[in-house]
Amino acid sequence: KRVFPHALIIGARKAGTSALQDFLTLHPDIMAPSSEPAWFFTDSKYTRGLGYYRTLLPSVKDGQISIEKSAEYFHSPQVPERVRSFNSSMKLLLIVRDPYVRMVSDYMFMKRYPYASKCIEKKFTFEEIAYDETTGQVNTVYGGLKRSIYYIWFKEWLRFFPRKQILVVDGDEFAKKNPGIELTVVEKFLGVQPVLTEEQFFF
Ligand SMILES: Nc1ncnc2c1ncn2[C@@H]1O[C@H](COP(=O)(O)OS(=O)(=O)O)[C@@H](OP(=O)(O)O)[C@H]1O
Repeated sequence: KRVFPHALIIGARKAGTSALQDFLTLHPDIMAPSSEPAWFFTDSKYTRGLGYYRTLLPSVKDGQISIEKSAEYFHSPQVPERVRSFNSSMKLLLIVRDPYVRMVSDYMFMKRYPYASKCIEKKFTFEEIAYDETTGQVNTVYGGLKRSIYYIWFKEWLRFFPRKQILVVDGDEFAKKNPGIELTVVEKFLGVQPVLTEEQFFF
């Protein structure tokens, strides 16, 4: 049967959300949508209702939970309140990464993204967008940079969820070390059996 998610990977975009989901779905009790992220709580799909949301989610067997990853959720101001009104007990996973490295990844993604032909990244180099050459300061209105200022978005989530309901994963450590170290913490947070332990990975 299709069930609503027990937890959401809310972002941050380009911080390793896909890797986190891919590793978590190695767990026999964790299911996630197999293709594109559902993105349900953003504006484009929200008005289609919960019945539609359910169709985006995977089928689970007894004892399994489902998770959903939409890396845009973290940076979308309308999403925290929507998630809380849907399920105030929702567990939230946030992976973050060195903000500068994340921003470069975000820039490169947009530069190559075929469906945003008019985006600023297509026209300008990273340096031209990221720095204001008259002042020599960083360009804080650039969306790619704002998405790396994690506290802007995190404080919005904290208006709607207690801190203990949000697990923050250090994406740099996650990429550098045996993934089992962080995954064991995530399993505990999700309340599933410890399966993805350090011994399960060749590292
Ligand atoms: N552990 C691990 N394994 C694999 N990849 C990792 C990992 N940690 C971070 N990354 C880097 O994360 C970048 C993609 O992030 P996301 O999956 O969040 O992207 S997306 O927002 O869903 O499009 C992408 O970054 P760039 O290669 O710099 O673009 C991945 O390389």
